[in-house]
Amino acid sequence: MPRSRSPGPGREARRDRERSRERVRDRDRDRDRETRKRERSPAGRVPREPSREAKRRRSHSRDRDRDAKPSRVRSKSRDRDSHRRHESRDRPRDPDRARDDRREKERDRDRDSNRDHDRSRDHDRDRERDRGRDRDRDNRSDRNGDMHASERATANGDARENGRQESSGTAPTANGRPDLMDGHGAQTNGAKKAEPLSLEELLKKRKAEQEDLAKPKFLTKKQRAELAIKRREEEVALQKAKEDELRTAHTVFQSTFDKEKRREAERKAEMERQRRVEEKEKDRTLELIKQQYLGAEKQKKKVMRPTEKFRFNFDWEAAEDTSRDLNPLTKETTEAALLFGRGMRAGVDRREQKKAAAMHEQEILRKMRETAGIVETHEDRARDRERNRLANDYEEKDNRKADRHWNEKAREEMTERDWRIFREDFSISYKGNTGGTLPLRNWEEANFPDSIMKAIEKMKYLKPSPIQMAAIPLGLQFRDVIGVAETGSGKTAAFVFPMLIYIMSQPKMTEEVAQNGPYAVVMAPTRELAQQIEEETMKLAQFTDYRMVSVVGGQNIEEQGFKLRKGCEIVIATPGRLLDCLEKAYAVLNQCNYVVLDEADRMIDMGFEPQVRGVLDAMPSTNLKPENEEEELEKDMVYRTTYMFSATMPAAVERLARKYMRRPVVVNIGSAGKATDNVAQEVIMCKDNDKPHLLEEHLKRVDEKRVIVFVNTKNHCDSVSRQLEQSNKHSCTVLHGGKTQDQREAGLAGFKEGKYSVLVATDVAGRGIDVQDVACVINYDMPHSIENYTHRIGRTGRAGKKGYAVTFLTLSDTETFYDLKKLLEESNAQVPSQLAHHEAAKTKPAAPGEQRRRDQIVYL
Ligand SMILES: Nc1ncnc2c1ncn2[C@@H]1O[C@H](COP(=O)(O)OP(=O)(O)OP(=O)(O)O)[C@@H](O)[C@H]1O
Repeated sequence: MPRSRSPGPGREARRDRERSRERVRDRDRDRDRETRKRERSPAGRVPREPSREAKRRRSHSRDRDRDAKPSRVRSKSRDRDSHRRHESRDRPRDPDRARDDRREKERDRDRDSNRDHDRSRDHDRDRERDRGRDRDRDNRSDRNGDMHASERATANGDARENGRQESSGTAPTANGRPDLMDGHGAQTNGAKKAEPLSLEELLKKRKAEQEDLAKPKFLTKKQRAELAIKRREEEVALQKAKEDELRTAHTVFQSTFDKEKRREAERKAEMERQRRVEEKEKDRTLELIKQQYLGAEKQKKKVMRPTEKFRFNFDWEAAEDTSRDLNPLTKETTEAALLFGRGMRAGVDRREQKKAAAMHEQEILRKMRETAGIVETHEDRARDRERNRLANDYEEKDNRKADRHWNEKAREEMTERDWRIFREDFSISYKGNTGGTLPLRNWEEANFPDSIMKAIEKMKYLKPSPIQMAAIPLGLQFRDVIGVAETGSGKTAAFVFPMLIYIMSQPKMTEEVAQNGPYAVVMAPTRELAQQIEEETMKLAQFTDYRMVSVVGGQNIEEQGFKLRKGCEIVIATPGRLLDCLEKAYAVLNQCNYVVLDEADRMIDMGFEPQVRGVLDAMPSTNLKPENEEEELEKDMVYRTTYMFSATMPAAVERLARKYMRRPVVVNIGSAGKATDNVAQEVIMCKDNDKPHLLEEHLKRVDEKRVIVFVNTKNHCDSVSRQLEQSNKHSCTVLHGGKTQDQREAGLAGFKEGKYSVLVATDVAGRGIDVQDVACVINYDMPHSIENYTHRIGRTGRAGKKGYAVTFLTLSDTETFYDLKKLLEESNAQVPSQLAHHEAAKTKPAAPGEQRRRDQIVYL
């Protein structure tokens, strides 16, 4: 919008404006004076709205008064007033006093009016000075041309504009709009309206403001210090916030980095392990192929020379030397002469010997002194006496120690020699680093909690069996153990007790915890054995509230799944059915850190290796202990403990052990694969058609006692049982894989309860089945492997009792002749001459590959 310019910007017009401004000021001043007079005269005081100018001036003077120091005169008069007010309030009114007061007031008023005069004179002087300054400015602007006069007026702001309007005779109308009274005014109302600032003016205004801001501002020292402190505080806060942010970012980064690093290390270790296993497998396969095509390398027979054969072998250890050669007194013992044969130990009077030795020693000492010219003093004699006393004490103590059996010693007193004798007494041997773990000598040394001790008492287990003595302490240390012990030696309890202790260290199995599955899994090759382990575990854990579920084939899988979902601490299963449950998501093993493979070799024999591997692979692999033996185990981490137990450990087990076990300790009781000494063995060479008659004869011999008759096939099993039933002399039941699960369970239960005296079974009942007081085992058919023979005859002579086993051997069983002959010889049993001299019994049948490996008894 184009700006209207003021018309005729001449000097005349400015002077007029100046004059009218002057007039307004004079008028205001008169009005003020009038007002003040009226305020001073009490009668004529009328409350009046002060004019705008007056208000402005008053507020100005008030500000000045506040800023400036209050004048001494004004403050004095104020003090006087307040003093007077107080006095008048406090005192009664007295006429003289009132007169004095009046006079005093008049004097004050005169003083105030003088002061006002002075002030108005000051104002006039100021005004005169302003006017002179305006005039100079006008002259300057005249010289520069009057073109920008109106612009300047607008730039100076609206307030100034208003003032000018007033001074140029423009009075506000009722509607608030100014009326034009200017003589020069050819303008309309609209032209005189306050117009918005132009862009240039705005820019100018902003520039002026910026310049104002840019001008240095004076600050006091205190303000500067405060500002500096404030600025510093802000800087510090900012710095701290930045540092915090950095630290948080770093922590987050570090933890992610650490996690990644750990995962990477685990992955690498796993890959390395896989690679090594694969490499070894490859080497082994290659070796086998070589053997198959090039023939196995024959082991050279070591020929022992007669000198070597009869040379006395001093394979003692220094600690085993029980003589006291280091004792100088016994070193120089004098010969037994006097009083020989007085009924002392070995005909030697030890006291006489000692006396003679002491006298001899004294004599030698005396002679030595004499030759050296030393005179024996009283102190020397006392010293000798003391030395003799100490020597006697030492000897007495030493004798006491050496005389005692390990049985009479406290655990702390047991020496390495005692432990060695102890291990020999129970045929305990270890392979692998036990880490200094010592066996148990009695239940008290196990430090079991009450719940377990009560069960032990109730089961009447007076002392631990050798496998329990050796394996339980290792289990309590959560070491991986391969336990090989004869049949019926209590292997079940050897793995159940440490398992219960492990479960006790875990959180209670709530519904929420149960979502991650059981804490421990026991796998067994047959349903009957799994159920028997369940029963045994229930008995041993009867004083705890742990739940066990058996997951075996032949039963409703949904029902088993339901029981698993309800939660249990221990699952006892056959590998096939457990894998089924895992695949169908009836079970999970996310927190299973305790695994037992009972009769591990049999599981592999029966072809369950893939299922066993499947189940083991379903457990978290992160809980496996590190392969490297030197690597430290983390304290807070729960590692997987793997137990493998059997009476026999063929080579096939080695593969499984290598993959899933870490630094296992092999505990052997007796020699691996050896039949128990509690069973008297008899082998009868016969023909197939002699067998029924022989069976009848032997059953007659054992009378009504329990007997298990083992045969090799299901059909044969049924025919033998039919034969026995026809004779009507024996109550008989059958157990083989062709029967339904219910029939199997009913048959075995009937045999255990004594309903049947004869159980005719295949190898299904060959392992682990524990029936009290089986008097005899009859091998109607010789099994195909020596391990099965050992396990079969182990159904009798259990838990320290005596048993009897008889085997009907025919000439078609040559595959086992060699092993059987060896086993009979080892057990000091009679070997029939036909077997002893048979060709097949002289050399081990060399079968290549798997068969041969399986037959080997290996020590890991
Ligand atoms: N310390 C003990 N004292 C007395 N009896 C025991 C002891 N430990 C276990 N038994 C009993 O010995 C019997 C055989 O135990 P178990 O079945 O555990 O032997 P095993 O070694 O597993 O036999 P197998 O090799 O045939 O499976 C059981 O009846 C069991 O109750």
